[in-house]
Amino acid sequence: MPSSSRSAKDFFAPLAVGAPAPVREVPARPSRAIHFFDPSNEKMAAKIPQMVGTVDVLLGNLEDAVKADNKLAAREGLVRIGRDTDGLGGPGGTTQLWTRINSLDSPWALDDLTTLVPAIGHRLDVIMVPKVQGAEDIHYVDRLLAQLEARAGLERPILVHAILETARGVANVEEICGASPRMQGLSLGPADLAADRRMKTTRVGGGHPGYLVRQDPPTSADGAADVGADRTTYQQDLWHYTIARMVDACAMHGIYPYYGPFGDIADVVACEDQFRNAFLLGCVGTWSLHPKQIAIANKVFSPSVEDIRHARRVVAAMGDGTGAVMLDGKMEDDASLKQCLVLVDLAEELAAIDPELKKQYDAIEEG
Ligand SMILES: CC(C)(COP(=O)(O)OP(=O)(O)OC[C@H]1O[C@@H](n2cnc3c(N)ncnc32)[C@H](O)[C@@H]1OP(=O)(O)O)[C@@H](O)C(=O)NCCC(=O)NCCSC(=O)C[C@](C)(O)C(=O)O
Ligand SMILES: [Mg+2]
Repeated sequence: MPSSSRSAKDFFAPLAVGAPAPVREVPARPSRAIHFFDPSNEKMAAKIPQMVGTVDVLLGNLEDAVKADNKLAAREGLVRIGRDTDGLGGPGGTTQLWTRINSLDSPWALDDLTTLVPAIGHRLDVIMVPKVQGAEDIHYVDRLLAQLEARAGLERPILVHAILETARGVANVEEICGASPRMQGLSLGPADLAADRRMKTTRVGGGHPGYLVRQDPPTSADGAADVGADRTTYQQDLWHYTIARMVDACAMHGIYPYYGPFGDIADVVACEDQFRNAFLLGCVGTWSLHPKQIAIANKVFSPSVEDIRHARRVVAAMGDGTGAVMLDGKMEDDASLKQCLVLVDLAEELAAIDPELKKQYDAIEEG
């Protein structure tokens, strides 16, 4: 039962006469990297046509990181890119086209939607809404999009993705995910969320050396603890709780969780670690802020050849999928098979759009 004020029978009804029918299931399109660009930045915008086919999603960002003076230029730049770039967005696009509109309380959000939907709505796959606080924000966008889609004669609904970047948004995460059949997924907004929660960090995503646990102190023969001794510390993940909540809320509603931005562009190693934590916990992708983060995201969010080799062996060994077998000294059963099928299915989806990956998965020997 969707956590919405609409009854179950109305949940999938279009919200405006003439609007396209809402989707019953969110398509599982690969979206390992959602690559952000500022459409008002001419150097960045010039690179977009050649990036089509090299990244799963290109996202024209209109919100934070675009100067207030450039908001109009960014919106117009995105319209031009959406109109003129071959292979970008829409059902036949090789790379999806997303946008992040300005926040709903800003002076720009309404014009973002009323401009983009008629101009490039047929190309826009997903609209990311920042700073979503609760289901009411999704309901507002949902109805407005239906009206604009009806007027533009669009044949397919534009999906909506919410960024969790306020404490209220996190507290309402389940109702946000279930607020509309348009909901495609969630991303973490670690910088705004940290500020809203009054966390004491100053970074965009990633860990903090002060957030740690320390090994117990050694004790002397008389049992006294030597708290001054050298002890190993282990840095902890500040984002574990939020990502885990997002993953559960998304899985419950059949939509997709994503990590978000990693602002230390130079630290490609920690970036990969943070992305991998999210992948292992259940996220399907992340953001890329700089071209060099695309390769990191594509690598991390594609199952490794070793994982697929193992997963296929378990599937083969399990025969009809029931019971328990021993493989390499480990017990495999109905539930470990299900985990392996998650990986095998993901590999198939990715191989369908990534020829290099397909080659690697095809080369895996049986047995
Ligand atoms: C980090 C920056 C300033 C470094 O920009 P740079 O120019 O210093 O980097 P560079 O290494 O010198 O750039 C090399 C080349 O790549 C180009 N380039 C560089 N970046 C891109 C790009 N993204 N897409 C396409 N091209 C790009 C750049 O123009 C340059 O071209 P050139 O060789 O012709 O001179 C720059 O990469 C950038 O502005 N990235 C996007 C930042 C962004 O979108 N931030 C908002 C998302 S994070 C967020 O909002 C938080 C959140 C969720 O809301 C919350 O946690 O609360
Ligand atoms: Mg933000």
